Amino acid sequence: RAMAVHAPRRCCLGWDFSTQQVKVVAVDAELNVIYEDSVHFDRDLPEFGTQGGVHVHKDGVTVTSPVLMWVQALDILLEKMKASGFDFSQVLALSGAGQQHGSIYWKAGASRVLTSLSPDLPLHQQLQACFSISDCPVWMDSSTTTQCRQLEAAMGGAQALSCLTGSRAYERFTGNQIAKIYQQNPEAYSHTERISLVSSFAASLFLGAYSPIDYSDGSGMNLLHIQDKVWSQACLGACAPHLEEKLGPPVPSCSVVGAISSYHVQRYGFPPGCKVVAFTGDNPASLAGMRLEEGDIAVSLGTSDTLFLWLQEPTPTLEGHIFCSPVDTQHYMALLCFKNGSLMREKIRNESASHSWSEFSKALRSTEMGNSGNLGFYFDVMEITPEITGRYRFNAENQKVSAFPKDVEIRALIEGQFMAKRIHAEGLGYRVMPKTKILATGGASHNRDILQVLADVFGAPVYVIDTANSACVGSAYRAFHGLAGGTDVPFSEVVKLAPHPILAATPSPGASQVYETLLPQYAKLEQRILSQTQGPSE
Ligand SMILES: O=C(CO)[C@@H](O)[C@H](O)CF
Repeated sequence: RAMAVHAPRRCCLGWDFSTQQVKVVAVDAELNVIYEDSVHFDRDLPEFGTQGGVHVHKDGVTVTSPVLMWVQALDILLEKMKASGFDFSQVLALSGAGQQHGSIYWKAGASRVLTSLSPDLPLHQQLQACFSISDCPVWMDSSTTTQCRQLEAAMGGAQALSCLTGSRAYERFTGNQIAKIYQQNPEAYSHTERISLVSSFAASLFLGAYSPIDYSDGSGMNLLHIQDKVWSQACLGACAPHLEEKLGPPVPSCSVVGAISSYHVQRYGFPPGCKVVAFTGDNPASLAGMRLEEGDIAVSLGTSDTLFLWLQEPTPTLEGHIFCSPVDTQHYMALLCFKNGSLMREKIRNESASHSWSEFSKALRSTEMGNSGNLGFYFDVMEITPEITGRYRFNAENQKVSAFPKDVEIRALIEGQFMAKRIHAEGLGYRVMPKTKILATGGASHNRDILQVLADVFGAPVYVIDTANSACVGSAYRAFHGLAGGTDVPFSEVVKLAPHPILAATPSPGASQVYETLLPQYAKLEQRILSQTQGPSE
């Protein structure tokens, strides 16, 4: 048969400007991925000398990425798509994601260049002189502790700042980064006409104008009042002068921010009517890609474990981060990070299951739910949630013991890790609902016995999903959402055709009774350890 020629297919593009690469997927109207490609900073742009896409400075705490590397990576990726014969004329809309918290500083006059790009030249050649800061701070930076303390002091303390902006002050959060640049490089700050996040910067490259910051990624700055969805004047003033005019007004994440620039129409053949939907942070975009719904939780079981929560009524605390939802302007999402994730599971596997996952699984299958009341806390590195380090074991009488039998130790680790997740999620206002689904991803999500414990502790079914492209795919879904009318159309409606996650485990009979008793005991012991170890001051 003659080679089947792919009939042109209407699609949306989803971009991800992440720490290590720029990635793109094309998704058709049936929500199938029909194209994907990427450019890796270290491999494809070695002249910038990054490692993992960043430069870690000699002080060990300052971490930046060269903005022109991001621009040039987009040039290369668009050229790769063109060379592969990708039909840009079929693109109805595009959206995207960026690593959260990073900031880009556009120099006075840059907007004139952005709006009059010549289609005969690549972007990076034309934007060479458009940035007042060439090495942009990114989320791995932790050089702004002073600015964090100043902001919390100005706002009445960490808890007050968390209630207003969804997080206490964190070094990587953009307001503190802007404050540092204003304090240490006032010249560059005064020559800055616009400050973008990585997400809104990337959108600007497609728009051919400054794209606004969306509510969801804007929630990662310690500057946005997350209930009212406006910049907090007090936070702005505490960070740097004339900041509001450099940020511009924030917009709902599903907003159509404009049509693609004529630069892309003429150079690549995008249709003039191709819509640009506001870009957002990589984690909010992943939540959209996982199609998290009210009451659901996504658990990413990686080096550190990350929890994605859907919250209707958030109760901001001193741990975790609450962001405006990227798919529902009335609701919120939260991130909770547990540093002792797979590295801790591998250590206990090596010590108590002779380096074997099948031994590890056998131990889980040969011990009962609730582990006969034995509880364990395993934090070989300083834990983030909560701030504890060390290992602590307690028997059914709440007495401290120095060791457990091997299979008890294994169940104590896994039950403890998942009980901690449920307790701290509920601390942020999360509640398990009858329709709750748990979406599991990451390495440990391939171990069915570990997922069984997850289902038992939460009393909810566990599904496994592949999230390799979740930020890109979520961005393409959000492009369809913006195209369909955004806030007036439920996101779940727009994405109902997408492939469904696979059911991996359902709660064992009697599970909720067991953990109803054990969860408060675990919480009490955690508080007891915290009070005894006096974690680093707040
Ligand atoms: O800092 C983070 C979230 O708060 C990271 O997950 C970055 O978004 C990674 F790019």
